[in-house]
Parts: sequence; C-alpha cells; structure tokens
Amino acid sequence: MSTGPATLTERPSGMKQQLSDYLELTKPKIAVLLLVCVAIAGFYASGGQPDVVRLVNVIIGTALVAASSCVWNQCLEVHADRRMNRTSQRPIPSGRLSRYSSAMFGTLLGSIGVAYLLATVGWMPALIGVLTWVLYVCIYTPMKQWTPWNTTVGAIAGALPMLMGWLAVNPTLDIKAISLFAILFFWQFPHFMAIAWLYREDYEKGGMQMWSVVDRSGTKAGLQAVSGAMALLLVSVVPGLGYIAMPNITYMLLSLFGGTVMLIASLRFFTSRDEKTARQLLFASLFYLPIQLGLLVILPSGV
Ligand code: HEM
Ligand SMILES: CC(C)=CCC/C(C)=C/CC/C(C)=C/COP(=O)(O)OP(=O)(O)O
Repeated sequence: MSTGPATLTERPSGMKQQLSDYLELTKPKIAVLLLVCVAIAGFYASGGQPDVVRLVNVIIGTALVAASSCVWNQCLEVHADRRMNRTSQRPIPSGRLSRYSSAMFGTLLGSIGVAYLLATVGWMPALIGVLTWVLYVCIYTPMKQWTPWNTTVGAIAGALPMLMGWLAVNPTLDIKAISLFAILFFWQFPHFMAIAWLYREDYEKGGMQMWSVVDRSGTKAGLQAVSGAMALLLVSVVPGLGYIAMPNITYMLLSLFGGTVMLIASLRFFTSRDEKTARQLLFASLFYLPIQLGLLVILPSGV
C-alpha cells in the first residue's frame, strides 16, 4: 500500500513513461526521415539558396501536422493494433494511454501545426497539410481494413509533404516539384511491400487487407515492389535532365546506380519472397531515400 505521495525518484518514472508514450504516438522514426525529405524539397525548390526561416518553419509545422495524423491513426486503429504482435505494445492498445487523451493530444498537435503553417509559410503548405492529414487518417486508415489498394492512397499521403516543403519557399509547382513527389510516391512501394511480406501473418491477424494477405503467394506484393522500383528508377533522373543549369550527368549516373540497386533488391524479393530478401529490400529502401534526395543538396547544379 502506498505510504504517501510518490517520492521524486518514483514520480519521474511515471511522468517519464507518459512523455515517452506520447512521443511514441507520433511515430518519430518515420517522421524524422519524412522531415529530412521535406527539408531537401525546400532547399531544392529555392535553387540551393532557401529562406532558412521559412524552411525551418515548414519543417516545424509539417512535423506537428504529421505527428497529429500518426496519433489519430493509432486512435482509430487500436482494435487492429491490439491483435498484431508488431503494434500490440503501442501506448493505446497496451492501455498505457487512453484513446481520449491521445485524441486530445493529436487534435492539439494538428491545430497548432496548421495554425503555425498558415502564420509562417502561407495557405498553400497549410492546405496540403490538411489534405494529407485527411487522406492518411480518414481515407487510408479505414481502407486498410477492406482493400489492398490502401497502400496507393497511403503513398500519396506519404509523398504530399514534399510539396509542402516546396511551396513554403517556391509558389510554382513545376516538373521538378512533381518529380520530387513522384520519387517519394514510388519509393513507398518497395519500402512497404517488403514490410507487408515480413508482417503478413500479423496483418492477417489484424484484419488488414495488404497485398501480402490477399495474395498469399506474395506475387502481387512482389510485382508492386518491382513496379514501384522501376518507376522510381525513371523519375529519379528527372531533376537532372537539364532543369538545373545543364544536364547534371553526375546526378543522373548516381541516380541510375541507386535506382538500379533498388530494382535489383525488388527483383530478388519478387523472385525469392523470403525473409532475407524482404529485409534486404527494406534496408535498401531506408538507405536509398536520404542518399538519393541528398544528391540534390550536395551536387551543385550542372556538376
Ligand atoms: C504507404 C506508405 C507507407 C507505409 C504503409 C509504411 C509502413 C511502415 C511500417 C509498417 C513500418 C514498420 C514500423 C514498425 O516496425 O512498427 C515502417 C517503417 C519505416 N518507415 Fe514506412 N511506411 C510508409 C511510408 C513511409 C514514408 C513516407 C516514410 C518517410 C519518408 C517512411 C519511413 C519509415 C522509416 C524510417 C521506418 C523505419 C522505422 C523503424 O525502424 O521502426 N515510411 N513503415
Ligand atoms: C503532413 C502530414 C499529415 C503528413 C503525414 C505523412 C505520413 C505520416 C504519411 C503516412 C505514411 C504511411 C502510410 C505510414 C504507414 O502508416 P501505417 O498506419 O500503415 O503504419 P502502422 O501500421 O505502423 O501503424
């Protein structure tokens, strides 16, 4: 029985755990890579001379709105998350946080984030942020329960933040902006199909309709990964096609190399469809994206 108010040494652990749980709700690992992509989009959109204040502000605002969407996604998916090993220990299904307090937290984050974007970088990034939030939380999340085409919708949500970074510093969406969106859009297919295969039993337990669940052979998941990687290879060279000073041959050769690595990893996954090739594809995807987009920052125009 407690002998009185918790001592200082006990209280922080309770508070510390709660803070850690609220942070976990925001899916920080996905958010960090996403925000790196947003930052590169803004840097590239401004020809390498960004308004640093606007760039920092769009990153902060996007982080808040993205975090809000991840929190609300988990509020809505708690019953499925409770049935999956991968997600059952998350703050809400485990009971460490209530759905109500989490939903309030998510709403607060989203409201502050949209207001911050409106106040600092204008209505266009804010509008795309709201649209992305709605796409991810209100459309993609329910779709996971009834069609494998949910991944295509999720990939649109995952790629739209590139346009938030772009529009924060450049009001004109040109072929370069679309190519950045396309790079992130197509990247998500090899990225996720590897995960969908690795966790296929889990997804089935959660009632999630992924390609790896509706087609147990994995052929459809493999085809999605290969198709995404092929499209990624093609669109990844676009930023170097003479839109920057002159055809950036170095950028294009490195992009073709990186895209070929992703395509080979996807083909190996498609032909073998086993744990090893799936993990290799997942890791390849997590290394490829920051390096590929990083080329737009480190290689000056026309190199
Ligand atoms: C259709 C779109 C996407 C789906 C369905 C998806 C799904 C997932 C899932 C289920 C995981 C495993 C998380 C876990 O281990 O519990 C994961 C990991 C990850 N995703 Fe994605 N993802 C998508 C798009 C993105 C985007 C757009 C980014 C960032 C640009 C991203 C970055 C990451 C990172 C960095 C990890 C590794 C996190 C970790 O190690 O736990 N993903 N993704
Ligand atoms: C500005 C703004 C709103 C940005 C949102 C960007 C964002 C987080 C996109 C989602 C990418 C995605 C589908 C992740 C997987 O979610 P999941 O629910 O399938 O992952 P899980 O199964 O691990 O919960």
